[in-house]
Amino acid sequence: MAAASMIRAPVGQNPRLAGRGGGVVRCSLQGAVVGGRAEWQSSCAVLSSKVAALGAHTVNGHVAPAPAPPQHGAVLDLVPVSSIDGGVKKNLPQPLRIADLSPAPMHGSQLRVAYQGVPGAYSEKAAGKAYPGSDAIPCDQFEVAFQAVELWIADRAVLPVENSLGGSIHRNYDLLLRHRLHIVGEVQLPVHHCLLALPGVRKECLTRVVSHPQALAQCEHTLTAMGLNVVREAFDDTAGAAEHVAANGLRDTAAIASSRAAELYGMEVLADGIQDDSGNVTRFVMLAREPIVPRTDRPFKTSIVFAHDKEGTSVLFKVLSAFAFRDISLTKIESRPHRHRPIRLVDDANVGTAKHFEYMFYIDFQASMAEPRAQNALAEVQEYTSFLRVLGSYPMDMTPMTAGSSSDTSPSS
Ligand SMILES: O=C(O)C(=O)C[C@]1(C(=O)O)C=C[C@@H](O)C=C1
Repeated sequence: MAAASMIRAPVGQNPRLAGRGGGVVRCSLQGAVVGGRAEWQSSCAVLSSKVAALGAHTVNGHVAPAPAPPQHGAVLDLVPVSSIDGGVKKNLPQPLRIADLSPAPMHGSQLRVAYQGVPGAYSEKAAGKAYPGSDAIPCDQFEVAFQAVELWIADRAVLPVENSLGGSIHRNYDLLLRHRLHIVGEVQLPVHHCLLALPGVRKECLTRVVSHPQALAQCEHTLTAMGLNVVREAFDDTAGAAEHVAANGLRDTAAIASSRAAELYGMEVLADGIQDDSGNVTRFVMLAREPIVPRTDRPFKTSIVFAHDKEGTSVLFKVLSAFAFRDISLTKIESRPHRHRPIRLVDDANVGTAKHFEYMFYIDFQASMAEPRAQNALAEVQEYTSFLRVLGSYPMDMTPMTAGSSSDTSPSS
């Protein structure tokens, strides 16, 4: 991130606590789902008997107890943003920082949904689509949004995982593994970018464009085609970039953000719809402390992550065939470096030592864990892998993909 990045969270405090049902659970897959909710939670939490080394949520070698909803504690201080000259709306809630993550008091019945960014960010809109009528809680980092849910400050988090142009948001894949939250739903949001500048600024005056790296990537060709010979600079979120331009009165800088950000921060729209593809869509996942009970009465998706330590035995092929033989479609496969063992050294007497990279594999497949074919596929996958965790089994977002359909409601969990 550039120096102008909005991250303000002090590093160090990391009150990791395992969510209820998020501990290390030894269980067999077969038949695990047909029982009650408690059984499902156990089977969904962690499936591998070899996972302990990967779990960050341990205290003295034991799984940390599930945090109870706090009764007392510091009130979450949603301080209004200090007033900014130049037409910026006042009293916007400030992003949550790590320092704010002390236990929250019990709150009313309104669902509180954490997202990364400031008001006007696409993630805020996704939170509203996932949970209409909820309170959106801005957080300054993805990590903070995870912790806000773990510490009962928020009830859910809505975080981006992939974009149709920019690809995967790797940070959130890594965080899904490090934390014990469950995926309980997904929302797909059409992302319609605007080029924003201070009132009166013309395109010819611009020397810099600031935005979230994904947004910059999604508009790369259009910016060039517009003849904008400008430096690109990364910010933590699109709306934060717009707020920065407005707050500092930068007349040589534009931001790529939503039209709502223009409205909130008193900016003008210089160009509308500057994403390289009109069908630009970001997929967000909804996270909760508890998994939902999988069903079969509507299309479900299941997300898993696994690793293997077997050498040269086509493990990935075998895993994929466990789904193919059962006619289960995969919708996504992603690999990330294995955090605890990124490299495997293989001695070779003739040519020295070979270094193999080790990966964690993330797969989304189109079936519910309530279906025997999904249970059987995972039982087979477990045989080939050294670590397997179900991140969640949840309803697919089936809302029609038309631009502007982002305010459609989807069933929330
Ligand atoms: O910066 C924002 O507004 C965000 O919500 C983040 C984010 C992302 O992480 O991909 C979300 C949707 C768009 O793809 C661009 C940025």
